[in-house]
Amino acid sequence: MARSPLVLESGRPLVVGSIGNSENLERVSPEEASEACDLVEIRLDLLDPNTIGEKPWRKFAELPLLFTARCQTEGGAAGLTPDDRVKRVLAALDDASLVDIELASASTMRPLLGELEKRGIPWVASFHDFHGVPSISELSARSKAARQAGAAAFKAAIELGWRMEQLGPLALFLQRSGDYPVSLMGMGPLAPVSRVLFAQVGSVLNYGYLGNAPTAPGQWSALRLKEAIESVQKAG
Ligand SMILES: O=C1C[C@@](O)(C(=O)O)C[C@@H](O)[C@@H]1O
Repeated sequence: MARSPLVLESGRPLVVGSIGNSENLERVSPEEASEACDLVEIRLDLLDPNTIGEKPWRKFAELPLLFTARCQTEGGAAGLTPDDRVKRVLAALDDASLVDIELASASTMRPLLGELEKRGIPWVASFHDFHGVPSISELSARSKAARQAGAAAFKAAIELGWRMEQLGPLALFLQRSGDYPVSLMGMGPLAPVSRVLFAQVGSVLNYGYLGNAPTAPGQWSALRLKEAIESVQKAG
């Protein structure tokens, strides 16, 4: 399968349709995915391992594919060793336009990063906080570390709870991130509103789900998120 090219550009919001189980991977049609999103995320950690060898994502050949084998401490499936996660990603690399690796796993995953570099596949360095909101200086430091590690973008998903006062500073952080692509999203009750706001001020990868299973608390369906982002863009 030829890989679809993917351009990550600061201020150009793309909608990611995330698939978080084998049933949805089977059920979602390529047409449905193309209508709902700009690229598809396959959560390799959440798939039935017996289906991975069949590469069932190949039906989405028209769209760029992002592969993620998330570690448990950042919201991934339980019981996968780093080796298991690397094996799952390697099984998908021929089809990958982008790979997600937690910034915190970058040193353990050095050989995988080398393989990505050899094949010219970009990666996004991710960070998830399910318990609170990191300070802006902490986020800036992580974004800088992602860039230094060679990631094409930095992505942070943060449990906002009802901390409405955090929306402004986080939006400003994004707006000031300059030419390095940054992706930011809230989780929890403020997830929907944060995702539209952050896309509006430049978040590059904006996640919603395909099928019927959100892959993060408060996530919109990809189609609704895409429509909402388009509506605010039209409103200027
Ligand atoms: O890291 C992310 C972002 C996410 O956690 C979200 O908040 O939408 C969903 C995950 O599937 C993805 O890998």
